[in-house]
Amino acid sequence: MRLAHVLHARGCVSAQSGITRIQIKNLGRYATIASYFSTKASDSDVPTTDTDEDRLKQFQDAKRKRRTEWKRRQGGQTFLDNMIIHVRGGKGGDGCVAFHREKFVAYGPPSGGNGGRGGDVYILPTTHLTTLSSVAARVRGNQGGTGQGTWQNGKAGAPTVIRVPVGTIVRQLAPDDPRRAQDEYEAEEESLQGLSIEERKKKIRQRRWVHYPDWEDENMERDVFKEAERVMYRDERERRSQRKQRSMNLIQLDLDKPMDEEQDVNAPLGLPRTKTLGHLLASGGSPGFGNPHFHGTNNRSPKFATRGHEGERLSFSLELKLLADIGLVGFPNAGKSTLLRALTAGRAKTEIAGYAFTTLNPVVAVVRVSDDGSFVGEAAGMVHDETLVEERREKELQESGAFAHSLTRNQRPENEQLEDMAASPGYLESFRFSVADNPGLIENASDNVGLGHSFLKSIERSLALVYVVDLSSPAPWEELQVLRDELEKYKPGMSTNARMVLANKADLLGGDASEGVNEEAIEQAKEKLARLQRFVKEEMTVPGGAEMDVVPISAKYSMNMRKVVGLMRKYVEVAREEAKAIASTDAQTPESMQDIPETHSSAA
Ligand SMILES: Nc1nc2c(ncn2[C@@H]2O[C@H](COP(=O)(O)OP(=O)(O)OP(=O)(O)O)[C@@H](O)[C@H]2O)c(=O)[nH]1
Ligand SMILES: [Mg+2]
Repeated sequence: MRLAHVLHARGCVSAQSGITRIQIKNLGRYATIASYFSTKASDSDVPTTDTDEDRLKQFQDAKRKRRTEWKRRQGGQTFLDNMIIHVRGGKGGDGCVAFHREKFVAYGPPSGGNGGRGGDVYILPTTHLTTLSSVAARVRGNQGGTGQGTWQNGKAGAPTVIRVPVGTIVRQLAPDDPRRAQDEYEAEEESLQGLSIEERKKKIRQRRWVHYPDWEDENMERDVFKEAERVMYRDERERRSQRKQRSMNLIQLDLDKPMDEEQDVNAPLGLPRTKTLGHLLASGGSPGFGNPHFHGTNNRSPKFATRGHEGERLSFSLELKLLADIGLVGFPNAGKSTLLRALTAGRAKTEIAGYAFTTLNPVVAVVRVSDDGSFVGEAAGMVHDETLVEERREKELQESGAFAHSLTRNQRPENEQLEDMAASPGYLESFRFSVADNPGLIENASDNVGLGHSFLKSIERSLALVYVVDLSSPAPWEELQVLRDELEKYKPGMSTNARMVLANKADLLGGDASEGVNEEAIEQAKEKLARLQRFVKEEMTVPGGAEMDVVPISAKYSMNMRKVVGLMRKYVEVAREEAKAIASTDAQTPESMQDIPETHSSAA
């Protein structure tokens, strides 16, 4: 209402013949919001039957669709799981040339402050991120502040923290790697190319020294300056050789645990400071000296100071290992996300909705299985509905006070608690594996149609793949063929990893249960499933691949899930054994014969 009033007041919205018209230029992304509120504004003019809830749903749906559209426009660019970043430490602040001024003191002492240190750059693994898409390709530390008169030193540059998802592997690029950017010395050398020796000297001096106004030429002539320059030059050489030593030990980090990012309780008011900055990647440059640094018995009034030094410049490759034992592959809307929630008692944080490309990024969740084949979330009658519907249902329950007097697990009588524990698979858990829910894959995804197929990289290393098709669609077998071809286009041989076909939404077949048993519909459903099985047997068996199981399921109503979990467990166990066997034969092979695995794969 309020937004609509504002729009009215600005002449943006005008009610004409009961229809609210929006006349805002460049409305862009706010169009949906405006139209949502403008509908509200027209409530008094046009009686509608829509409830607030419905309108909210429409609004949220529109918001999601916009997000999908954005992702689609990126052409798969935002599923980054490996990238190169160039990092620079901040430049040190310059020193200052100043002299103290005071009443009745004719010649005050030198009083220029030193510069501030350049800011360091750190890398911090955090659980808040799941892709590398928010990591900038070039990161530059903050520059240190310049020194000021009356001995005021410059402020140190604040540290810069690069946040990456947990599971990122960081490797510094070796000096001979062509993907590496120039370091600070190479960059300087390049800028001096083609100059005569005199010009080079002049340029280097300009870069290293600050002079008192109009004193540059005079300084050059003085012995004290020449001596100071010699000392500085020696220091610089020392620093360079130390840098070279350091570049022999390349930085390698496996960030597989999140680091605490607690707030420092003693941080000054309004200044949130984190205790952990992470791992140091590039240190900032050292600061320049103010003119008091050069004060001595033979130089009572130094009229020069030094500039701050460049920070370290290093390049790193970042690789995100999103390892899942099982990867789900299917068309949009096949029910992959619903299946993942059904397998994990709704713990997997993945969205479900009845339109294509609801899932935008791969989501990994863990399935916990007990010895008798039961798993977390197996409770009979569990329904996994669309996210919005579930949210609404929960809200209604909350508002009705259904949870108001319910006891917590610890408040319940002891015998009930025991039952609870027995029912909870954590108690009997004997095996666990991870499953990745992926965005929908469609025909020509390799040409960046839909969300592209670059997200497949994250499950490239998964032990087994499982196709999910919609059995209620007219020809689920055609979907299968497309899926297999797309996998092959992405990486030849990848489809041999597929182990099973899940024919989802089986509940939609066999006729309406409320109208009694419909023999004909049941026969049709059986025939459809048999045809799918025949197709898989005849067409989908690929050389080198195992024969695939076909299992009819209903993810929404958690039907036939135990069989699915049992089969998945079998695939994972076999694949883990194979991986172990390969690892042990590798260990026995002489080192020189070993094929060193290429961990960095270039972007598809
Ligand atoms: N009747 C029925 N509907 C289902 C079943 N599984 C999923 N659905 C519905 O199918 C729609 C799509 O489900 P999702 O789980 O979002 O499908 P998805 O494969 O993850 O889709 P994308 O994320 O777009 O690739 C939703 O409306 C679900 O409620 C099922 O077993 N039976
Ligand atoms: Mg999904």
